[in-house]
Amino acid sequence: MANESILIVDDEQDLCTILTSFLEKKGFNCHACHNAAEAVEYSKSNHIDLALIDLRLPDEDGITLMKKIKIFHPDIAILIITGYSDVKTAVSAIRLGASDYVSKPLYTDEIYQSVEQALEKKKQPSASEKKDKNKNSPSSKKSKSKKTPKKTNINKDYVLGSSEYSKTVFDHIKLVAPTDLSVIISGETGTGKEVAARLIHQNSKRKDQNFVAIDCGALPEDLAGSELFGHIKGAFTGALNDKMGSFEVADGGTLFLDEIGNLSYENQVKLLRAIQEGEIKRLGSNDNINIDVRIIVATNEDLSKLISDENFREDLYHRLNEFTITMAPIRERKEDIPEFADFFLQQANEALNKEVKGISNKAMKALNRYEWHGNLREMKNVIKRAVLLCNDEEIHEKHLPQMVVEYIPDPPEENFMNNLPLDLKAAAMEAEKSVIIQALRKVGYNKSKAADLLNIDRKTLYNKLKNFNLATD
Ligand SMILES: Nc1ncnc2c1ncn2[C@@H]1O[C@H](COP(=O)(O)OP(=O)(O)OP(=O)(O)O)[C@@H](O)[C@H]1O
Repeated sequence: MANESILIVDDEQDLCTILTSFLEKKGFNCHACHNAAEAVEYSKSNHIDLALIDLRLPDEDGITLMKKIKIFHPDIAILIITGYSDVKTAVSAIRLGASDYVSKPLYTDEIYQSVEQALEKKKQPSASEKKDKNKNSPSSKKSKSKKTPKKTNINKDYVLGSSEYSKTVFDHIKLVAPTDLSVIISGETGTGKEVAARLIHQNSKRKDQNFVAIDCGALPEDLAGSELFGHIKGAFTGALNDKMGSFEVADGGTLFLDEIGNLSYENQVKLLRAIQEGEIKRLGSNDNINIDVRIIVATNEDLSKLISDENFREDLYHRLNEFTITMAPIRERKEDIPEFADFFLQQANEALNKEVKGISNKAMKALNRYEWHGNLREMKNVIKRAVLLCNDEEIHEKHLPQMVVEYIPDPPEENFMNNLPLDLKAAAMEAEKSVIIQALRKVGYNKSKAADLLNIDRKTLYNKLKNFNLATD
């Protein structure tokens, strides 16, 4: 039976009551706060294993609160609660250290599963703990090659994607994997950069050694140096023991540095030295430690822009840029959607112990039309929720979020005014259409709310949507 402590932070009192009572029945100790200030006070003096935080709180946003709570509880698991139209922000919360997000309306089974998964992930020892343990165990003198590799069933973990684009990407992965070249993988969030990095490692001669993934975006700046290079006892206040850094843990294997653009200038210098000279120094020590690590980095920023703004060192960029892979957003490789959707459906069936057989044509059309700004991560979550809600043979539109079913592609923003037709009536219609689309997006495609916002009645909105060919039903 679970005994972990959960902090719930949401201004909706009813929701807190429901979640508290449900999670306490599952054996958790729960405490609810209704705003950020209360939550910070509570977290200063109470033990918390996991926090469920609403993205929108009356006094502060959920991400800022997450960062504050992490100061008192660095290892805490965080689940962000979001409205569907906030998914983009929720996805960036993951980059900043949240374990996952759950979107409203909330379903208790889904919450329970996400809570269990986040706590499970938190319990797994970090790579450095594993390596430290190996070091101290009686078998630590065994040569590295005798270490049991982590078993991964590649075909179960990923799909290739059937678009020409994806095929080329995987050809490039196969090409670069056996070499020792450093690789930059760029692409929007959720496009599969980490999956690609793991594939490179698994297909390299280093595959039996560690693959260590570090998210530079989630690392507080003052901890980043110690996380990467380790420290010796007394190096700084709080350094109570010697600690191995990721470079040492990854020795012989691959170090994956996600969100490399977030690394401080000082750590960029140390990283360059480590790559060029094959040695590092733990913080507080003068001893050089030889390391043999392959570096793969990922970024969703334009590194050349960071260089011209003097936020990223050009010499480091050139050292890293021995091979580049770009993961295109899903909306630019829509042929991949059915294959990924089916893969995530099977994954969700397995995780939720369900037997949903497929996705109806209409639902698949909606998946194809939607633009997936959170890319594969967002699609995986949408399909998992649809499987959870589905008691039919197939996923139908009713199982998908309204935002996905009723999605209308982005209106052209650039030079909108300049591109309006010179016929006044036609121009007015274009402008009206654009405002309607913006209103619908703002309220997550809820037509009643959009009509309110536009100051018209629901029926007028329906008629306008029909006239503009925007109606989906
Ligand atoms: N080829 C693939 N096959 C199956 N699942 C995939 C594939 N690529 C990505 N995914 C899934 O999509 C989600 C996002 O992938 P991943 O973490 O690799 O993206 P990312 O680009 O590194 O994201 P971020 O920039 O936010 O760190 C993960 O749950 C991953 O398992």
